[in-house]
Amino acid sequence: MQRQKANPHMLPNGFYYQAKALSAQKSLDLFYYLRDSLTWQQPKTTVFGKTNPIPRMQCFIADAGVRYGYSGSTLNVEPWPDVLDAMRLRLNKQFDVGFNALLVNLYRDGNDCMGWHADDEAELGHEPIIVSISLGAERVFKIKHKVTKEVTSLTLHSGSCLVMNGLSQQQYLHALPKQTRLAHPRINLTFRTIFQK
Ligand SMILES: O=C(O)CCC(=O)C(=O)O
Ligand SMILES: [Fe+2]
Repeated sequence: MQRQKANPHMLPNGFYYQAKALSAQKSLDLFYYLRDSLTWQQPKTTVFGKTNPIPRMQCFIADAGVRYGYSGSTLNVEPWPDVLDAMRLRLNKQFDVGFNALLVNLYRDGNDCMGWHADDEAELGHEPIIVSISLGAERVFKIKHKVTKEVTSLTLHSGSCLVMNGLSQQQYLHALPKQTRLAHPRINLTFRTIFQK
């Protein structure tokens, strides 16, 4: 498998990275506020017949009436806290979209992770735009081409914004691997538009 260290300005098709979307102080303040005020859950998933809690905590925030297959029946839908609603409205203007949902992940330390996947559920539409904001510990984010298997690594900094749009979900998988020596926590916000069936 080929490996490549990414230039954040030259990412695979449909991935765009901005290191300093939020100031360091704002990112840290928001990290602690969300860590302490959101209702965190740890849903279980079944893979190859084995049921285990996912290796991270989650909170799913959405407009009234929005349902998301990904979260199944295991994740409650929480209302928007003011600070995240304000951020969503700013992003809606900036990207000319209508985000109606936000999946928040809390990685308590480097043992928490997310495996290879694409956010390609039917409810997200054909070429979804997902805006991903990182707060707290730096983590490595990996992008793998589905056909060539080429892997690109990118460090996601606190206060950064990663945009995934276009063919990013059709052509690539992405993951947040374990970094077992890392003791610090990270929160990731992924703003999404969910189309109801
Ligand atoms: O934590 C991250 O940066 C990745 C999150 C992600 O891929 C997702 O929520 O679908
Ligand atoms: Fe994802």
